[in-house]
Amino acid sequence: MFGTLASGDIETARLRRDLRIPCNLGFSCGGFEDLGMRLEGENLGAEENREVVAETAPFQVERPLFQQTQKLVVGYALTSKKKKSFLQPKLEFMARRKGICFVPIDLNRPLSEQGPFDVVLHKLLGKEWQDVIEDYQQKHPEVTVLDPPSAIKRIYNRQSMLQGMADLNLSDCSGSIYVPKQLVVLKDSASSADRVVEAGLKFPLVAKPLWIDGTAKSHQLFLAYDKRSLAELEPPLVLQEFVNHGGVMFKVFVVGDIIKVVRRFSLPNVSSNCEKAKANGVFKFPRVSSAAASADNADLEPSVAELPPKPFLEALVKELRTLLGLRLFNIDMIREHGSKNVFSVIDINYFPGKSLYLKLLCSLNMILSEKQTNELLKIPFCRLWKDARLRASSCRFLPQSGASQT
Ligand SMILES: O=P(O)(O)O[C@H]1[C@H](O)[C@@H](OP(=O)(O)O)[C@H](OP(=O)(O)O)[C@@H](OP(=O)(O)O)[C@H]1O
Ligand SMILES: Nc1ncnc2c1ncn2[C@@H]1O[C@H](COP(=O)(O)OP(=O)(O)O)[C@@H](O)[C@H]1O
Repeated sequence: MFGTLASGDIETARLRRDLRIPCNLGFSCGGFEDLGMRLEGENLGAEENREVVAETAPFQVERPLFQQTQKLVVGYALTSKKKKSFLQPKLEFMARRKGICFVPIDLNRPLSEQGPFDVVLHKLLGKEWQDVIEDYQQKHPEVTVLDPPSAIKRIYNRQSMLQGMADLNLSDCSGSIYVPKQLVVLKDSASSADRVVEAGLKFPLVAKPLWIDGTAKSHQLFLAYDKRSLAELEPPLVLQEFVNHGGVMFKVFVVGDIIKVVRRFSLPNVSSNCEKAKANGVFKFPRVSSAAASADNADLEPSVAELPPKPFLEALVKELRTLLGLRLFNIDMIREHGSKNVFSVIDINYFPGKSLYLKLLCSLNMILSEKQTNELLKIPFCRLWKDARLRASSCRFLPQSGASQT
């Protein structure tokens, strides 16, 4: 009996190996856990292309027990902006080659009547969608929803977004993380001046809309230099201490276990802007750190440009994934000017920017692999055994026929 089970285990392990599937197959969180932490630096375009070419290989393996090609069906519900930037023909083509098929979700029909989906990928705004997806997730726990709506909701509010950061376990790491001091103003900005003083916040302050709702207005930020200027701001908002950081910020993209960090230009240290801003009361500033503001190839002072240490980022991301319950996000962080590795997290975004998309495909690839393995593991044991014997006999490991199983 023991011998029989061991043979089955060996066979299963062999199948996994043939399919290039990792052994630790936790299925609960949708397949991101077994990728192994990988961290990548800049020069992303070319690197992404190289990586995707390499990633297509696992789909060309032989599947001796599995004649039918498995597909991963990804239902998507995205804003039109996101759909346009994400579902590029090149990405769809690569996905198809990997056996991943993207299917649009019809928002006018009940979600449970659509599919079946293996994964639901979504970035849509509004309470109505949140209720739909929450209800769907409860009824279909077998579907991987990227990401859970409650987790996304948390980072669409700039107050709850950064809560819990102070408790992250980063004691053994080569860097430290802070959140700039901040205060929430729900109404009456003028009277917030006293609260700012009481809370010990130092000017200048960055004023950010409390809610991030995908609109340009929710990304309209201001610098407020004195108490008087606070009256000009429109609540609800968050007032956050400005941290000098030498004009460079780090965007840390996360897809499951994959980490990618890039440099972007940011606001310069405040001393150089001070007089101009004061003259205007508040200084309304544009989106300074967008994708177009890459600083990856800029000639920068090393103390400013040096990327955060890898072990630090790995530990931070691990902790944040648990804290936030998200798999697709990015962290915006800045290095306190003059410090070695003291960082502030200033923003977290859900399912951001283009540089994540091909990585996401690789992770969907892993979910597909897991799906295949789980299907294989469902195959009755007697069938596995029969197949193992057939192959073993052809390799002369076992007698051709008539041998007992015990
Ligand atoms: O806030 P910052 O740090 O600038 O990050 C932004 C936001 O996450 C945007 O999402 P939203 O506008 O929903 O808040 C996102 O747009 P999409 O997710 O719609 O693409 C941008 O991606 P890119 O547009 O790819 O840069 C990303 O760079
Ligand atoms: N506390 C801060 N100290 C210094 N600069 C900041 C701070 N908060 C934001 N910034 C600057 O403003 C930019 C946008 O801020 P962010 O919080 O990411 O808003 P958004 O989500 O609208 O992009 C950052 O990239 C950075 O340049």
